[in-house]
Amino acid sequence: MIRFDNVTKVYDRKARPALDSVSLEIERGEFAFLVGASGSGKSTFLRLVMREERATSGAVLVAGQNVASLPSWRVPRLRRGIGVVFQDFRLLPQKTVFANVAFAMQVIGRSRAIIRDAVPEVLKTVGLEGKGHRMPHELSGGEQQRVAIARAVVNRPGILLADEPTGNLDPATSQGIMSVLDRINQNGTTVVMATHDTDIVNSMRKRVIELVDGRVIRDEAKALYTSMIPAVAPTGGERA
Ligand SMILES: Nc1ncnc2c1ncn2[C@@H]1O[C@H](COP(=O)(O)OP(=O)(O)OP(=O)(O)O)[C@@H](O)[C@H]1O
Repeated sequence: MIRFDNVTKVYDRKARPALDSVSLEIERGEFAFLVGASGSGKSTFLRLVMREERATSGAVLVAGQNVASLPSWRVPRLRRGIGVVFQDFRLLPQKTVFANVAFAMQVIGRSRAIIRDAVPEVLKTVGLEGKGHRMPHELSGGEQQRVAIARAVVNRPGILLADEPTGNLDPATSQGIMSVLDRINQNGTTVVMATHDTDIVNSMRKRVIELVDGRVIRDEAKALYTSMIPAVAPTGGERA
């Protein structure tokens, strides 16, 4: 579903690459965490998948297409297959919950009848049944994030990218958001989530891809935030 072949991203030629020779594959239907310190390259990884940035070298394949070489007129079609959720929700403050979610369908030309059916259904999936008439400021942070998730998945994308979706939420609310993401994943959507949240990662036991300075230093199934496998002491070479 998502494949990185030797991907390097350089923003600034004087600095180290934001991503450095990353190769990995995330299968359809998987749930993967991207973990690592601030600046390790997590957001860059997500931005390359949705073609918000282009790789400097290497290939980024999404559903079999190399998105790095996709002409710009094809980017909207790529994005239609990818839902995105951010730490800061990014709702339209003057629109109701219903209208925020409906907007994602209007922009791709869905009919009113389809929108009328799909929005309440997706609000139910994220646990916001009956709250379509509320304004964003009348919701808690956790509820606002649920609206953002509903908006991201209402067009049934194959992939959901989440960049620190629990970063502004308390631990109990964060767990609620994780059950929503888990449910969406169980319905077949591939989920890739960047996070610093140790407790969340430890409670989910999903695949963990760990980045340090733009390099993948660990890629482990059903893993914890911190690896249980003892690190091998460097025996010389570049770190000596
Ligand atoms: N638009 C940009 N221009 C220049 N450098 C950038 C840009 N975006 C990111 N970088 C640099 O690339 C590196 C990786 O950043 P990135 O945002 O991918 O990290 P991150 O792991 O998502 O961090 P955080 O957890 O703080 O969001 C950092 O050194 C950052 O300063």
